[in-house]
Amino acid sequence: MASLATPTLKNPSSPSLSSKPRLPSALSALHFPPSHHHRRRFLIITASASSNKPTVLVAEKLSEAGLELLKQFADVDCSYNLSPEELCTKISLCDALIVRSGTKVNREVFESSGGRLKVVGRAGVGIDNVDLSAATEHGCLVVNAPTANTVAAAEHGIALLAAMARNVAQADASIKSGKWQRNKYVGVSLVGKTLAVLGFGKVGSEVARRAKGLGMHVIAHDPYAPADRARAIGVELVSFDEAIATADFISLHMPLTPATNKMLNDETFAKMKKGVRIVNVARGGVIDEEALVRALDDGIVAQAALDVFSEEPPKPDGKLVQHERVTVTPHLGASTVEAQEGVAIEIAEAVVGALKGELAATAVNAPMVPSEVLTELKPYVELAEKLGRLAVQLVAGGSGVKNVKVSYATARAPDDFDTRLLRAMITKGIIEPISSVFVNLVNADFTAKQRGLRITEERVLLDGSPESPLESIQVQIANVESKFASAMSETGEIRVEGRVKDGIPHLTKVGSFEVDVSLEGSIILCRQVDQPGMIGTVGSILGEENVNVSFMSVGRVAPRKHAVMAIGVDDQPSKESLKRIGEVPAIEEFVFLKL
Ligand SMILES: NC(=O)C1=CN([C@@H]2O[C@H](COP(=O)(O)OP(=O)(O)OC[C@H]3O[C@@H](n4cnc5c(N)ncnc54)[C@H](O)[C@@H]3O)[C@@H](O)[C@H]2O)C=CC1
Ligand SMILES: O=C(O)C(=O)COP(=O)(O)O
Repeated sequence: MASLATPTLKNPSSPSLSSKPRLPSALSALHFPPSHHHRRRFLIITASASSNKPTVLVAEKLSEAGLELLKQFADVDCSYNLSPEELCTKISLCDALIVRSGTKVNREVFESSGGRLKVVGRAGVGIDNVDLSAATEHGCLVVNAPTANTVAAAEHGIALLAAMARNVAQADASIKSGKWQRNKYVGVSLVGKTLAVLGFGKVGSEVARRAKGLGMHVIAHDPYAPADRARAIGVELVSFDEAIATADFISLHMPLTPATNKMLNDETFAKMKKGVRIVNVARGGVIDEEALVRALDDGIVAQAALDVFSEEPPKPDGKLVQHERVTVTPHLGASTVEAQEGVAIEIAEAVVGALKGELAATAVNAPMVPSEVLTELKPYVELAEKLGRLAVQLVAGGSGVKNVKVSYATARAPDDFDTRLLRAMITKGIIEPISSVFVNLVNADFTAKQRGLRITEERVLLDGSPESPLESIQVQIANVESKFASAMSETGEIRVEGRVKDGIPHLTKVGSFEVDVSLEGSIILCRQVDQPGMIGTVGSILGEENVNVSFMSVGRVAPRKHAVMAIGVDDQPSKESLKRIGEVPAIEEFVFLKL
């Protein structure tokens, strides 16, 4: 047995929007987002769609094009400038929430939603205003619109760079106050100067490209940026210290994270070239603003141009905003007609997709699974959930489930076999029948951890052609007793095993008994003394009650010894008929399991 390697995803592809794969209705929503490097897909399972239209709360200004898209599918409530209390009150009536940077989607919002909120759409890039941990814990998908405002933000960065260097804002204000100060506003040239781009992602690289066009020497620092991307634009990647020590201009383009918070501070300002000029269109929090005021006053920083602030709006009389050598704009980086239309459409498609269970936009808090992997895994995803559901129903008592072992028999190499989806579905199958928690791909691991449910996985490496991703899945629950003793394996765990046959999940093993029943409808498992007539006896009890038997199979240890009969039924038999089955003399034990 090979141990399970951390799955890696292969061959991300460009999904055609016309062929959006969907999961079976019980599982509902599928989402396949593009990333900025390549399009990938991921899946999230939401509750089955209700007959009513979902409600989408749009809490900040969104372009008409996006609203139109949303209105075709949902009831749209555009309520701008809500107070935090009003947002918390409204959210319990909403299935999705769309925000920009001005709304704090904190834990309280998720808690107030009462489980109804399924998607938060961020109509832009930065998701530092959304509490991702809280979203994940509540099984709420967060999507953003990562590409449509890139150029707008880069153009604003360049606009601020040039405006700062030539004192445009200050000179404008001066003329408007009746002055004509040509000597006061002598600027500095950009050509030949060194620009350090900190954060060489989408916006940073577009800024670098444009700055090179202005004749600047561009260097960049980004611990995660691929060197070939920098090389392709003719930008040298350097260390943080080298970047800040050599730059005449610094432009910030990293996300606000605990690692980038106050990255520019007294210590780092002290390492900069005297007279450096700083542009920030990323997030205010990456600069220690009080330290920046000190650096300006000490002459380390000659000028700064800021579009973003640690607190927005900043205090109007604050030292930084009022500083003569500081140019400010009110978070306008993404505010062009074109970018706003782009993000509105991008986020509307993502949110509608998420609510519908189709291809959607970028997931921020869910693993992404490439489309071809998803399509291939679809029947196994269903199998995984049903095995989890069966296994937990076999536990006497149910809630003491702590240790689950999953074995995947596959001929696929570990890097060609992603189990996150299957694990999430097994978790869903195990947890949902014994609790009121809603489990999906977003919160499966978190929910399992929170409940003390330990799921270990192993891969049983098979010889042969790896054409199908999986031969079988086995789910074992250890350290519990079973209400159906025959479900116990020789080693004392509850054990069920299944495989996919002709695209349909089948139960193929219970304890040490081989069975074969398709996992549709519900199942009755009976252990009996193997003798003729048993199928007929049980079948006629069910028939009398008009319960349709879809499948029957008998797995025995040896002829005329014990056998386990698995009966698939379309409808739930009455208590009376289950009692009659139990009273058939040859039946030693039986259990009814809902799928
Ligand atoms: N002012 C505005 O209206 C707008 C602001 N933004 C902000 O611009 C920033 C960049 O956005 P994108 O380029 O779209 O994101 P991105 O994700 O494409 O790029 C961010 C880059 O920062 C890098 N990075 C992460 N930690 C770093 C660190 N410690 N030091 C240096 N680099 C680091 C990442 O590796 C990545 O390459 C974000 O903060 C975003 O919120 C984006 C659009 C509009
Ligand atoms: O996309 C981003 O990260 C932005 O900062 C844009 O913010 P906005 O949508 O204009 O509030």
